[in-house]
Amino acid sequence: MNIEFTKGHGTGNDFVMINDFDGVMDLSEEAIAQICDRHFGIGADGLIFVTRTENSEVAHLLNDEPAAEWFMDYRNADGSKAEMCGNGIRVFARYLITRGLSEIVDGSTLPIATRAGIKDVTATATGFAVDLGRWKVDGGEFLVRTSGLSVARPGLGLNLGNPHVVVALADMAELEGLQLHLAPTLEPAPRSGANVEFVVLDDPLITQGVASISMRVHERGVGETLSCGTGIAAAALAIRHWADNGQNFWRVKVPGGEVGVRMFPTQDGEHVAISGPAELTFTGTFSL
Ligand SMILES: N[C@@H](CCC[C@H](N)C(=O)O)C(=O)O
Repeated sequence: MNIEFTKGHGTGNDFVMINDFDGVMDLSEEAIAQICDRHFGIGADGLIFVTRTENSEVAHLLNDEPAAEWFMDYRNADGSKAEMCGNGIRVFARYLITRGLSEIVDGSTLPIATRAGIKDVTATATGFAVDLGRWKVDGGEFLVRTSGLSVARPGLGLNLGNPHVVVALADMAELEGLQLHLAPTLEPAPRSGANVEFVVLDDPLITQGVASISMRVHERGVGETLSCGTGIAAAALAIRHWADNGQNFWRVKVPGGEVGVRMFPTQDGEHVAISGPAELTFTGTFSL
């Protein structure tokens, strides 16, 4: 069977996208892992099936938002399912619009269904902004050990639809010295695993009202990636939590670029949004 795909990325976090409008494509975890393998496959941090929400496991979300026509069926590079992907959803929006499957007219919002609920995407001058919705501290504090750090460090658990643990480091030398191809270990071990972000405050921390931090990440089901959108939001939220400084505008520098973070009040509690680029790079065909 020949399968067409499109490759895209958001700040270097890259994805293979495959049309599965009817939700019938039944690729095993092994097949997905092979497609995402950078030596034996196409190579990507994740695979996204483009599926009509009505034909998906989250069809019930249409009761709340009938306009959420498309479901981002996100899989990590090891084939496991994930609830949400902050970079992936911007690339997904770019794909839908480029292919004429959807549109964002004059500042309107494009609702996209995910396993973490409906997420609203808007167009910006340089890409897309995504309202990740409500967030929460999740699991409290963890002890984090990772190659390149001699002693365990405390990490804060946060849920952005998917699980994260954020660790603050002293300086860039510590951040650059991490060997994140090896998975950090967490104590206690979260039941469903977690993405682990390591962050350093930039100097000066705040310029023109925007606070700046640098981050590297080890993603659950993937390994080190050049960027993680939900992790970027988690990083800014964790630093604000520790600093207790009410800072609501952030710029997060990752190896693949920069992503903005904004926290804002809504009727159903505080939301967090990210904004950044999303690009399609090439298309092709493969057979399994
Ligand atoms: N890269 C993503 C997160 C993808 C899912 C993650 N690895 C998980 O298992 O939760 C992002 O940009 O948010």
